[in-house]
Amino acid sequence: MNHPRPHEPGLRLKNVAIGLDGRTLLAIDRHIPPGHVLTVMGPSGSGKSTLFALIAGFLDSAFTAEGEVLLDGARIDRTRPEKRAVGLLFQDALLYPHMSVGANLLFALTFALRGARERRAAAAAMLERVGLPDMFDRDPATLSGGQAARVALARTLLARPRALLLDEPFSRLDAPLRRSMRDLVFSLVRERAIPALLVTHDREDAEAAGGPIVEIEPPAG
Ligand SMILES: Nc1ncnc2c1ncn2[C@@H]1O[C@H](COP(=O)(O)OP(=O)(O)OP(=O)(O)O)[C@@H](O)[C@H]1O
Repeated sequence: MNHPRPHEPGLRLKNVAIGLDGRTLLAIDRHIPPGHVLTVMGPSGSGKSTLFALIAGFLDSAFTAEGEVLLDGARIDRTRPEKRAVGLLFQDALLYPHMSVGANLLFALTFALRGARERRAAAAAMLERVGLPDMFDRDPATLSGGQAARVALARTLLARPRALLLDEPFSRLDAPLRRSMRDLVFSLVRERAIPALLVTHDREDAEAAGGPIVEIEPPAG
């Protein structure tokens, strides 16, 4: 008889090993439950961003990959990147400068099966949730760094990701802004029960994330 695989919520990296030039760059075997953050630390060049590329689906062909990536019990590492429902947040907000804040947000909803009015309402509600009400029509060039980071967060969450990859998302912000952005990101991760991976060089970020910390060894060589 065929038994279905038991449903396991969250993000599982099952015996994942990334190779480069015939050597293992990074190996990891972890599970992140919904609403929890796993922090990945390690020296520059240890493969942290490459791990994100593998999970999100933009791994360069110079690398090899072994193991499995499962999201809510289903394997995603062979799935087309746009179908993986993995959200990314980088240190740069990367907003399109020729569009308003609102248009940048609606862009994340382009493929959603909803009417224009509902999409606009969802974007406005998300802007409010990240503390930027009334910014829908603003030109991104007029935003502060902290505001742009919040718009980027809103855009990522509007796409309703089922896992979040946070690659140094606070490193461009000064200390007070960094703390408030961090609080906002981690509360939203809990509130929406999204499993998240955080890459940071900052011990305080790692502790604020409240989850386990994986230290990646520098590649042998
Ligand atoms: N397209 C590529 N082809 C070959 N090697 C690459 C490629 N991209 C990255 N690398 C190498 O792979 C290794 C891992 O890089 P990666 O960017 O994942 O490290 P990282 O841990 O994220 O570093 P940092 O903390 O500086 O962001 C590095 O040695 C890098 O030079």
